[in-house]
Amino acid sequence: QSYLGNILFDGIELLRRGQSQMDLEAVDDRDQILPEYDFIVVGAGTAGCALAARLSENPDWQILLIEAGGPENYIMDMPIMAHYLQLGEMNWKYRTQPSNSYCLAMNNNRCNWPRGKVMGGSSVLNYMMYTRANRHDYDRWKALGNPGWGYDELLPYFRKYEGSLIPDADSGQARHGRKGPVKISYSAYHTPIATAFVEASQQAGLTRGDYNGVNQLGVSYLQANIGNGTRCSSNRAYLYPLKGKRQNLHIKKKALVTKVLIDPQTKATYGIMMQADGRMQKVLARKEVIVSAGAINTPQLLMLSGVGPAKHLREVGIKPIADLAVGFNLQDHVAPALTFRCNASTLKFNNFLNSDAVGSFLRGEGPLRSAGGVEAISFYALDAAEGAKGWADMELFVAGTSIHWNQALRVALGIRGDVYESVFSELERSNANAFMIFPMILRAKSRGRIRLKSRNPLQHPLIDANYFAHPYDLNITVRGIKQAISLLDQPAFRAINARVLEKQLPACRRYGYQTDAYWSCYARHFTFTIYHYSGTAKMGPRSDPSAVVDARLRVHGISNLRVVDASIMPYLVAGHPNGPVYLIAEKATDMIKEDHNYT
Ligand SMILES: Cc1cc2nc3c(=O)[nH]c(=O)nc-3n(C[C@H](O)[C@H](O)[C@H](O)COP(=O)(O)OP(=O)(O)OC[C@H]3O[C@@H](n4cnc5c(N)ncnc54)[C@H](O)[C@@H]3O)c2cc1C
Repeated sequence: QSYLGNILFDGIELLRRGQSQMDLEAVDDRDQILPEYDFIVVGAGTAGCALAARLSENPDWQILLIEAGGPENYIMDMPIMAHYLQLGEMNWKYRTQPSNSYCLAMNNNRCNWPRGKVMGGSSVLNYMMYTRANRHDYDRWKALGNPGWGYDELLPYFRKYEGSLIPDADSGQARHGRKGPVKISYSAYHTPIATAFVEASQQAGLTRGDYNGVNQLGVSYLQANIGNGTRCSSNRAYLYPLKGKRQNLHIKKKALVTKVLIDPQTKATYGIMMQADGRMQKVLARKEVIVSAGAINTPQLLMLSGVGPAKHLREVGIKPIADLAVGFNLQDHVAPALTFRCNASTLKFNNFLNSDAVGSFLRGEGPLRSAGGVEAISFYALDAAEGAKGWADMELFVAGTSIHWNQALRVALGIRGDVYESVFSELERSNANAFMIFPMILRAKSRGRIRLKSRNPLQHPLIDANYFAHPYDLNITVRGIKQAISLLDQPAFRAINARVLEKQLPACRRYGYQTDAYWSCYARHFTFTIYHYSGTAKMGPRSDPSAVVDARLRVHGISNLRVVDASIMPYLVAGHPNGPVYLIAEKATDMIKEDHNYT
């Protein structure tokens, strides 16, 4: 077959597969929205798709799932596409407020905070890194006065959603679920960097194992939400299989919920307002409204509806119905990525968006199957006391590529032109091989806040990330950076001549290269979010003034209203939260079914 023939063949095959995937996407029930449903779920993200699928298992309940974004497609689900998606309309494109102490290398000292605006929500934009996090994370939630949330009680819910294809997963008490909808597998593609990272970590004393099993500490190739070489989003996992099978589940896309309707006297929730098809529409809820709009939009929507800090609501002209700490307790994970030169070949994004790569993708191979370039991961307890508990406080993960090979990543991160020029341009000019290690703080102590800018639902809320406000956060980040660099002493990294990029950040040069002060300055500049915003509608008992929802995820003081998404986490878990959000949705569904006598 000629080269041209191959291109045509692959192009046709890609279109055919894309079309067959589109056929799985749920239809938009725009013409048959009823005036009233039993449950209205706001937001078809990680949590919302899972909830809608599980609640509609009861054929007697009518469910409406409302999503601000449009359909997911096959190109979005090529694992390598992760950062390109941030440039499109399927991203809400939030930005943090300008700061003098973090995000300093970014345009206007503001970090980009992407969020999925598409069926599947942020599970379509994410890097598919799958972690359960640590048992102590959940035991701590429970100890705060949240019965039912201890790790041992939650294990059945992990197994319920997991469709793990990891061959060497832990088989003991913490074993993976094998039959659930959310696929988990090792990536089918690795660069030599991944192998060097895993080996160097072992040479430095880490054990190789299943970080989603009994022992979180150790190193492993990445477990990713990928099934059959394709991103397994919440939409694909939970809704694709239901297409045409659930008459009681209606889905409304491209519809923005602007308000949850709550009677100010009785404090009972009775419906929502949404902007769709060019007009405002009211839909009523017989039983409950469930807000699953994610940790930025959920607090925004609650506040627009009169649920939030009374003083702040009055400032923007909203009459408070319940005075609750909505928008506080904002948490995230940051990781100031380090760039390393090396002699081994790395992922060159600019080179592989071509027909050869597409062809190998279609055959189940090649770099387009890589989880956005992320390849392997390790967990450390840098504090000895945490080590004794086996509770990680630092994660390193490696991407077998560098920013200079991937202009989309530079744009997605919002790195300033002059900073890029001084640090990365020489790499670009010399076509150098380079990779990145991200030292990710796992249990930050700083807390940010989401506030309304105005009562206009179309205006983005204000995001104060407040990174590094607590000295612990910068301190452990610097220790993580040094931990990553120490791996270079190991034979596996020596063999590929891995070395720290010698170009310094001009603004930090005065601190002396590779001193603690230099790395602190570096972290304040390259403050890369790992996109784990959470905690803004905290779960906790009524006696806790910072709690917004109770342990059954009902909003305090308001009836028929729940929050089910990453917002409810009292403490962000020590890992990547997408899996834990499925867990929250699965547990929430069971509680809702129980509360309405359907078991
Ligand atoms: C770029 C990126 C990379 C990430 N990488 C990873 C990773 O590798 N591993 C990991 O575990 N986690 C990762 N995460 C985090 C993870 O994806 C999120 O924690 C998780 O998806 C949150 O789920 P959620 O249900 O709380 O919110 P979302 O999934 O964000 O869902 C919220 C949904 O609600 C919709 N919505 C919001 N407001 C409204 C409204 N008013 N009306 C109608 N619809 C509305 C949104 O459009 C969206 O679809 C990443 C996130 C991002 C953005």
